[in-house]
Amino acid sequence: MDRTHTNNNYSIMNILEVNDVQKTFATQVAVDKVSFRLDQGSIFGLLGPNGAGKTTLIRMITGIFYPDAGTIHFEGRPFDAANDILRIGYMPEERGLYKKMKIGEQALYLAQLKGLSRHEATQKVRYWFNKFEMQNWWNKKVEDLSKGMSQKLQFVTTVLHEPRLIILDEPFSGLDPVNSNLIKDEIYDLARKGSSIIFSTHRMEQVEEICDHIILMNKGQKILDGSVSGVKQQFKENLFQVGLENAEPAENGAAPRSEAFAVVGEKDGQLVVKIDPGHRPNDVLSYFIQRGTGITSFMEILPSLNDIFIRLVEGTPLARQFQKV
Ligand SMILES: Nc1ncnc2c1ncn2[C@@H]1O[C@H](COP(=O)(O)OP(=O)(O)OP(=O)(O)O)[C@@H](O)[C@H]1O
Repeated sequence: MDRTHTNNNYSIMNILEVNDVQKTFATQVAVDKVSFRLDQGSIFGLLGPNGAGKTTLIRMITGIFYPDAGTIHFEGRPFDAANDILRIGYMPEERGLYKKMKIGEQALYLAQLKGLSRHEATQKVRYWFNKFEMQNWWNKKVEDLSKGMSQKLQFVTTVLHEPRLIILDEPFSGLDPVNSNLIKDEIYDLARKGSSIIFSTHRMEQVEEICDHIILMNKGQKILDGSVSGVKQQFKENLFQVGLENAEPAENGAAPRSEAFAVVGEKDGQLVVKIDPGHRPNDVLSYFIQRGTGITSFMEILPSLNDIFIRLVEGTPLARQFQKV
């Protein structure tokens, strides 16, 4: 267990440690010896196609299922569902609100289930309803809310007891851009205050923007684990985007030719070049400088998580990757 010494208190850095967990349903291995660690304050992306095993993994972390094998440690101790669940907030994909119950009463009830007194619950619910401009909803029923509104309510009931671990399954589905940003800002804020967040989604661009660390699952197995920037570096393909002063970058109508690089496409009116092994970005710059061509910009193109995902999960041929840059 990693610990750091701050202000005479030990704070646990490694909030969750999952080791070789496994779950099988009949003959279907849903989660196959998956391990990962989650640091305090981290926003962690759990990715994978349909049926990859994400929900099963989350259900083991939240004590809904016992693993068939492997261990889960929460805050440095073996996970104890009965006690630790009060320190976890889980917003599942199938939302679990009572349709006929009034919204204010429901939020109070759920907060008390998470261990808050009636007084604390009232304070927290009022604080969050105020913050999210939901004050007028108090006496409405869930069935009277739009999808986006019930999504906001679900988020509030997941986080208002200030859990140390927050698990959000597709938290932005059904939200308009304004409300998505509202929730996004709260996710950053909760992480800044020390909560750790597991964020499960199929939306790669959201993961790229929000998460600092990801794991990718496929067919029950973990096939990728790392920081977002580290994973992008791992899968980069020596592609660079070159802006040239001359609107017609080709020499005499032909694409530039060099031993150091090949032109593999165009993006935003600029050349996309792939540098050959053994050569450096400087070789590309030298090529154009020697020919008197002004360079207006030079930027490395890193693969998006979506590109990496497709490459790993569906085995898309490399040629198609280049078409997409
Ligand atoms: N209760 C269950 N009984 C039998 N099989 C199950 C059960 N839960 C999950 N599975 C199977 O385990 C595998 C993993 O399912 P899981 O729901 O964990 O995937 P997922 O990554 O969450 O998928 P999705 O993105 O579609 O929600 C699937 O093959 C699924 O059919």
